[in-house]
Amino acid sequence: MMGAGKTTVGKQLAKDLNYRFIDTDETIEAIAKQPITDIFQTEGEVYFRELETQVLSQLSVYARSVISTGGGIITKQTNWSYLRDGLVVWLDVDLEILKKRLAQDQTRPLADKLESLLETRRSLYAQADIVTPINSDISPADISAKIIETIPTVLKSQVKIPNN
Ligand SMILES: Nc1ncnc2c1ncn2[C@@H]1O[C@H](COP(=O)(O)OP(=O)(O)O)[C@@H](O)[C@H]1O
Ligand SMILES: O=C(O)C1=C[C@@H](OP(=O)(O)O)[C@@H](O)[C@H](O)C1
Ligand SMILES: [Mg+2]
Repeated sequence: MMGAGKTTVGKQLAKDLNYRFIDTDETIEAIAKQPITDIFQTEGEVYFRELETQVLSQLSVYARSVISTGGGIITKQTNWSYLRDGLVVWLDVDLEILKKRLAQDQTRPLADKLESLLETRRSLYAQADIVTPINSDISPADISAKIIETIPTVLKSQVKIPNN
């Protein structure tokens, strides 16, 4: 969800894994040569979502990368086929923490609908491979360590060994 720390934790995780870091929103802003807020204002959300899918489709082919996305990327079914090229991590941050973090933020056009968006998106986020609940102050470094600790367990559970 927006404000969950995808960009912040993603950078830390990439550093810890010695992987490349890419943020879809930053890539979109570079291509469109304007901030996300301006894209929403001048072209609208539908245009932003098209750019987002295009960017994700191109980035999903990279190996050894941590890709932070925008919080709405899970709303399009097509995007899941690209997301599934990697391991999907959900930073499941409590609503109250999100509200606090985004209270003064002017850069997220949909932040005023935080609560209802989270409600409708929760079941989609829950389809992630790794769920990291965050309900108190925990540093990006500790969140990254938690994710790295969980990765092998997820990979093992995906290997199906026949019974005989
Ligand atoms: N683990 C954390 N602890 C405290 N503040 C955080 C943490 N992760 C992110 N933040 C802060 O929350 C805000 C949103 O973080 P950001 O990484 O931009 O989230 P997202 O990319 O998911 O929208 C930023 O001000 C960031 O500094
Ligand atoms: O949740 C969303 O729909 C959005 C989240 C934003 O990214 P962050 O999740 O990094 O804030 C950005 O993609 C855009 O404002 C839309
Ligand atoms: Mg972000």
